[in-house]
Amino acid sequence: MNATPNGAILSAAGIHKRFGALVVLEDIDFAMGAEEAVGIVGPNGAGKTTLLSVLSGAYPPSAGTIAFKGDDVTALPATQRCRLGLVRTHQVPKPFGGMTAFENVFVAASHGAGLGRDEAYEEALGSLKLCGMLSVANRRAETLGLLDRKRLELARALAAKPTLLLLDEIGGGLTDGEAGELVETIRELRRRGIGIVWIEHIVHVLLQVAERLICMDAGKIIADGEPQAVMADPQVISAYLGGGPK
Ligand SMILES: Nc1ncnc2c1ncn2[C@@H]1O[C@H](COP(=O)(O)OP(=O)(O)OP(=O)(O)O)[C@@H](O)[C@H]1O
Repeated sequence: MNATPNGAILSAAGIHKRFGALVVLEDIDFAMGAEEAVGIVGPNGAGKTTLLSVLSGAYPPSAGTIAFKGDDVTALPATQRCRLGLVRTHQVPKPFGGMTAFENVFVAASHGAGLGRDEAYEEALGSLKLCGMLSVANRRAETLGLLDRKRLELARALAAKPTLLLLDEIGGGLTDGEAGELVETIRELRRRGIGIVWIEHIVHVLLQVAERLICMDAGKIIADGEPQAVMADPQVISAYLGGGPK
């Protein structure tokens, strides 16, 4: 199947992903518009991170196609998808140790976005500022606390100049207040026209940004639509919240 529905910035069709005998994604069809904010929820092991990895190019799908901005990117590695503007963050932040926060973000701007030195410098500063990190810009990444490591993960992704940002549990492990700060930053990205796909277990945080919600269970999309309707769906209650009406 081809994956380029009209008007979609990102689309995936017939996606399967297996690790050996384990089927992790099964016949996923997904498409989104350029400025949408889509949340993804689902129980542990549902396949959410694997879907993000397949969309971003970290893993090839076992079957199916992925299109970004109208082009088939199924065979492109993550670095090339990143240059096209399809950028992800990781659930566990992966900064380069031995480098400062600024240096980490600068590398993302120069290598992720392919910017020249002066432009990368400006982009890195702008991303750190947007993420509230100027005061720790010269700290080594490995000395940062969890909130700053999450901010750094976001700043690195921003410096790669995304048109579509895939966020994997950027709020995980944070207090409500800390997650609230990240929500404000992500809302600013929305105002700048960046599309968002956000996997998050903290649903009330996610719903401050997501206008559309997808619930996955056992490698499949079991609900997709207006967030309140999805959260009230009996299948979602059963799968994600562990019980309720069948
Ligand atoms: N590289 C891999 N090799 C083998 N199995 C994997 C690999 N990555 C993920 N899996 C398995 O795929 C399934 C889905 O994992 P995935 O991380 O995508 O789920 P998830 O919905 O993101 O879960 P969580 O909410 O806990 O992060 C799990 O059973 C996991 O053990």
